[in-house]
Amino acid sequence: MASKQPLRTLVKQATSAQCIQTQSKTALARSMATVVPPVTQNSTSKKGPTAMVFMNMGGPATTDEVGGFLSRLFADGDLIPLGPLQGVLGPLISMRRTPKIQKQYAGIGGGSPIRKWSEYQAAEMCKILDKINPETAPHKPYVAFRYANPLTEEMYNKLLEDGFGKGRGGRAVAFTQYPQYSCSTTGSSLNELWKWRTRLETPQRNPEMTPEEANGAIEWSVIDRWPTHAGLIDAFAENINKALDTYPPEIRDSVVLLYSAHSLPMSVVNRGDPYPAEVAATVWAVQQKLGHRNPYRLVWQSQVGPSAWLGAQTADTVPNLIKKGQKDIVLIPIAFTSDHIETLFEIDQEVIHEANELGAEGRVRRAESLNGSTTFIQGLADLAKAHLNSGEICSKQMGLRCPGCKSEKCLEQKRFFMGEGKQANEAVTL
Ligand SMILES: C=CC1=C(C)c2cc3[nH]c(cc4nc(cc5[nH]c(cc1n2)c(C)c5CCC(=O)O)C(CCC(=O)O)=C4C)c(C)c3C=C
Ligand code: FES
Ligand SMILES: [Fe+2]
Repeated sequence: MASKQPLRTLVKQATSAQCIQTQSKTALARSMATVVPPVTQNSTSKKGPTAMVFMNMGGPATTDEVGGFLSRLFADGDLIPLGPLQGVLGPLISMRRTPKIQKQYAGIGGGSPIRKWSEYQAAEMCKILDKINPETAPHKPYVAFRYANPLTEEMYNKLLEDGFGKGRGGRAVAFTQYPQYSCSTTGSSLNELWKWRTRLETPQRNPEMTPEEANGAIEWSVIDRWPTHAGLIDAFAENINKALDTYPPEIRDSVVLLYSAHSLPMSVVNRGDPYPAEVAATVWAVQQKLGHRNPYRLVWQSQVGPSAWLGAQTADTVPNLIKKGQKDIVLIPIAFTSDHIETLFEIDQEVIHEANELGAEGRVRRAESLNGSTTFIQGLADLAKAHLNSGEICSKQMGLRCPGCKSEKCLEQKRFFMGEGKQANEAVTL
């Protein structure tokens, strides 16, 4: 397990009289694991620099990167558990799947736009944060992908090169770009982050590191979910309204809104994964923002392989509605914050193409992804500001494992991110 020394230092500092004056007492009472300024800077009032690390799955930027992307994806037991045969089956499945998926990426312009959008969103958010939260400025943007470049290891080494950690302390926020938490997505990214933290910053694992360096390790906190954050909901509502405005006013309120999220295998749902409930929370909040003017459903897309997945499937729902006479439909990708293969290929080229062939002739449309939405990026900055000033290391939900979880990795990762707060907080059940 990772060294707890830095977190112990934090708790001591957080409970010192000086700290209590500058931080909310409620936040302290809520969690003893309160984050305070980086070790090297606690004698001044300024708490920056702060690294803002956007975590996501990533996507292949070119068709040549598809093989590597899929091999990492199928090697990830948190996403696709293949048991003791993972090391053999993973490479086999990814090799067999590569040509098909390469064709899909070729069909959307040769690569995934996730990196472009993630880097843009992170940089723009940091510019806003520098203005609205000068106490923790400068905010430095980083991107850490789980299956594509820049990988978590690359990001971590960059952090160290840029002056964080290695005896110098410094604060970093792991900001998941999946608004809704799944152990297969955000959970997997946090497991990876914890792995590299342990390899690069823990003296027991890293013989080159002195105890001083370890004591000045990076202080991490996590924004682990934000399914109903106002900025997210406003941005979705804005893009849905833009799509609805393209329909004639007399039919606008009867257009069906189909919120579409990446599905999960039923084995993950039945383990107690929080994602389906959190996706539904986003949908409900957006519907409320829109005033429930339109009928809607939440449907699920992109299932892979022969096992049972959560439905109804997007690809079945659209033809079924059209056959029932409902041709005016807006599809809304609700669990991802930028375009990717599943919007640009699966929805635009497969689902909408089939709808047109079934006679819907341009009446099935898609709301734009959040991409460069200024409402969304302002929302990210507001959310980050609230987190930076809250003193929280992570949400309360991080302290509760899935009822069916048997993963030691989850346990260790949660212990690390909950830190000392775990012992001070009775609601935590690891
Ligand atoms: C919230 C988003 C996502 C969840 C939840 C999710 C779960 C999940 N995914 C797989 C398997 C695959 N996913 C693949 C691609 C892919 N997945 C997401 C998002 C979520 N996945 C995105 C955005 C992408 C595409 C990235 C891009 O480049 O645009 C793939 C690879 C493509 C393919 O082979 O079809 C697989 C495989 C599982 C098993 C799972 C839940 C356990
Ligand atoms: S699978 Fe959800 S906490 Fe481990
Ligand atoms: Fe996926």
